Amino acid sequence: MSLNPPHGGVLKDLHARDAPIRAQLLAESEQIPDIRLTERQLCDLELIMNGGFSPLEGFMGKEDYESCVETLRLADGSLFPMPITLDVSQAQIEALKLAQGVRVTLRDARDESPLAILTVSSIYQPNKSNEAEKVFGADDKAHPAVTYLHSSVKDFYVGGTVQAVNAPEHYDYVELRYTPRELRAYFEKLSWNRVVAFQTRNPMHRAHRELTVRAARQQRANVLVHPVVGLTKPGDVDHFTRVRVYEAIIRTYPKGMAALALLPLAMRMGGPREAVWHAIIRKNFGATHFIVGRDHAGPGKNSQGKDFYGPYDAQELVTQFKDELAIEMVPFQAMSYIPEQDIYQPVDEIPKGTVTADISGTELRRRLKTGAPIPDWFSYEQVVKVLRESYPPKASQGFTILLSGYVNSGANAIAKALESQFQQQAGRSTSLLLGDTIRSELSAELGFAPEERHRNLQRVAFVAAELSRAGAAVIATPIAPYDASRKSAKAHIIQNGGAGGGNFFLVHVATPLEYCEKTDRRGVYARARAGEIKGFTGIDDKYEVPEDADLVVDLSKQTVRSAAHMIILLLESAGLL
Ligand SMILES: Nc1ncnc2c1ncn2[C@@H]1O[C@H](COP(=O)(O)OS(=O)(=O)O)[C@@H](OP(=O)(O)O)[C@H]1O
Repeated sequence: MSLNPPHGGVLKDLHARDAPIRAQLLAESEQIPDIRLTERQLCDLELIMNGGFSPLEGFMGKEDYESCVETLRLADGSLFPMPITLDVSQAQIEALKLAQGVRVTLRDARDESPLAILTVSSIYQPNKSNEAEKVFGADDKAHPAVTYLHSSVKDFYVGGTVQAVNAPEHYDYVELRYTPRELRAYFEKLSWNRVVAFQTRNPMHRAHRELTVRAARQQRANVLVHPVVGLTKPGDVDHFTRVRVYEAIIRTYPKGMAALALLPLAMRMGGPREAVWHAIIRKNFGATHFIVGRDHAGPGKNSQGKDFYGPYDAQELVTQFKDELAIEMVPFQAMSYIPEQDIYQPVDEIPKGTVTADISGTELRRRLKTGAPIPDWFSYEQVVKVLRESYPPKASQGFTILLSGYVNSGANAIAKALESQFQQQAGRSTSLLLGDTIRSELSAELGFAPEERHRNLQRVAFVAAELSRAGAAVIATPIAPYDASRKSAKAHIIQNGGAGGGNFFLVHVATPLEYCEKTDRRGVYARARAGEIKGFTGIDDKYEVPEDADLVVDLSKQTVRSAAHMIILLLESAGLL
């Protein structure tokens, strides 16, 4: 028996097909108008060109699109359940003079390199709500692909075949990225003619390893771990971390049983339709079997709080197209651990009343956050090590403390006291972003108009987020007088200041203005009163008292030491110290 033939019988390897005229295509690509691809379009094009989406040879034209949306088939009747479309705006159509027969270069937006030439066959306006209803089951923005459709996809689709010029460049895990042709050759070299493929977008633990080994045993097959490294569900563990996990787990299989290859797919989280699409893709990569588990490619809950798809809808739809798919589905129920026997079993095979153990995704994240142990029955030491490196426990995460208050409020003194205290503890580096340092080193050209103060604080936030993501303790002391500016700085730091969300604390140094002014030995308040400094905070410019401070300190009532200590206690209670 030889490997599974591709969907439609022929592997549409456009690179091989177009190699003889590549030089000519490359020259032409520099002469004609171009479209710079979005991340999703780039993923789609890569798989169109290498044959992962066989029998497609380009982006869907109007007829194929409508047929796919309504019937899960291309216009010629072949099964292909997911619309693969190239969206453009009205402005692009006009600027590029797009029309039937026009040729355009599709470029990689990351490095401008020409990837393909598209010959336009049709330009059409999709009914996005209909596409959402039919393809994803509901026009509901709780579905990530529906949100994407309505907010990122441009208004028109351009269909047409493509000719391959270059494959997109990758600089990460190059050795693990196989095209269908390469993977087929690899299977042939190893004489693997029964291969069960496993799709995943999550880190793998013992249950996944047990499940795939069981599938291999059942089917007398080898295992292809084929994770998605293109676009997955927003909020997923990044693919850099996941691939390190897969590399660790692949070593736990009996030697020669399993292989790892990365798939640059842009997932849609389309449940049942997506499962059929995944099966077609794996068939194109040479697999003979495909595991479909519980809630395959599920997007989670809809806006009514219900699951978009039933847990086994995907298995049912794949079964429905069994004959045409010609890749055998290996259906799987969720696996549970039975402590008494130290084994994993599919839940439907576990007798009622048996004691089982599970660790949910939420519980796993909690344990990573707190550094609580993750038992050996759940995962492997090497896998846990990788996850802990990417999601360090609170005690080794970076954080930012923003001390906001009037000039001469004592924020700088508190910041320096904190710096000394942090430096006593090994492990974290400390960065002090004093208001005047920022002004002289980063914002020398900015004055004190509201917009300039805003920009100054956003620069502080940018630097603080970069530093805290790298694990530093950051203490920043700009006046930061405006609420909206503080809020956007906070949002930026939470979003960018660490893998699981950055740690941010706003401390209001609420030393009263009169006290700040009275103790001002440099005479800045006097100059502001005399009108020598205009728009001075507290004199003739506002200070908006934070309603959302995590802590309030006041140096007219307490010492620097006590204020610093309150901050230390705050950090300690957040698990950071
Ligand atoms: N108009 C006006 N308002 C407030 N402060 C002024 C102003 N003009 C100059 N300064 C001096 O600039 C320092 C405060 O700058 P900040 O960057 O912290 O202010 S802000 O957060 O952008 O509002 C602070 O200096 P230092 O006390 O040396 O840090 C102020 O004295």
